[in-house]
Amino acid sequence: TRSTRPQRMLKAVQKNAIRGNPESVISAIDYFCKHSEWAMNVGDEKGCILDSVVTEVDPSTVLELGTYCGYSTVRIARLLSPGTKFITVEFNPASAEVARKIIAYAGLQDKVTLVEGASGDLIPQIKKLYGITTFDFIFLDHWKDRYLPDIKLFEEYGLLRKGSVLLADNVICPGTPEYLEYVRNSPRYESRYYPSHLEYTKVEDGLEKSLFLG
Ligand SMILES: O=C(NCCO)c1cc(-c2ccc(F)cc2)cc(O)c1O
Ligand SMILES: [Mg+2]
Repeated sequence: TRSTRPQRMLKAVQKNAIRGNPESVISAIDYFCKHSEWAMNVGDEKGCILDSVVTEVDPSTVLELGTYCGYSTVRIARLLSPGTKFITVEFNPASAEVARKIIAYAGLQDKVTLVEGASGDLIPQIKKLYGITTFDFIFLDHWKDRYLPDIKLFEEYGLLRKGSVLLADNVICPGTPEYLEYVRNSPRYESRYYPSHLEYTKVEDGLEKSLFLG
């Protein structure tokens, strides 16, 4: 049967990247998406902004919602200090399977815990299952209509601390209007918009960084 786009992306990584070299995995995926098939990775332009925020925060605990094929997982994991706890959540089992292989190809499998399931089901259990009290850095890149309900779950289950940083992808395209309205108007967050473009295109998009004030 016909392969899927994530499977074809994995093949491109195995063919063009160097095992154990995260930079080459990132480059191979970006090349595949620019020259073969567009895919919804955060991409190189927004990826550089993601890199700078992760480096600035230097988190000890990280949560990513929306692993997809593991591109941003590799971008984040390659920058983390040893001993950092990094959980990434993916709803789609086929994507999760490809992500595990791409993360492993980059040699970062020991730095990441990939959890298959719905973010809304998992968030209430994170403390119990993973012994994490609060997250220093959260990357939201999953279903756009889940950003708002999930940030409310973070608050409800005490997963944020004064200084926690949330970075949200796609706040313009496809768009997350209710989430943006919430973080920009809530007195509990200090938000800033980083203008960019939809991955591998000239379409306007950007990242919203929100600092939890406690
Ligand atoms: O749905 C998304 N992510 C959750 C599932 O993994 C997603 C979609 C798009 C996108 C798609 C179709 C289009 F026409 C424009 C944008 C882009 C992204 O960066 C995304 O993260
Ligand atoms: Mg995205």
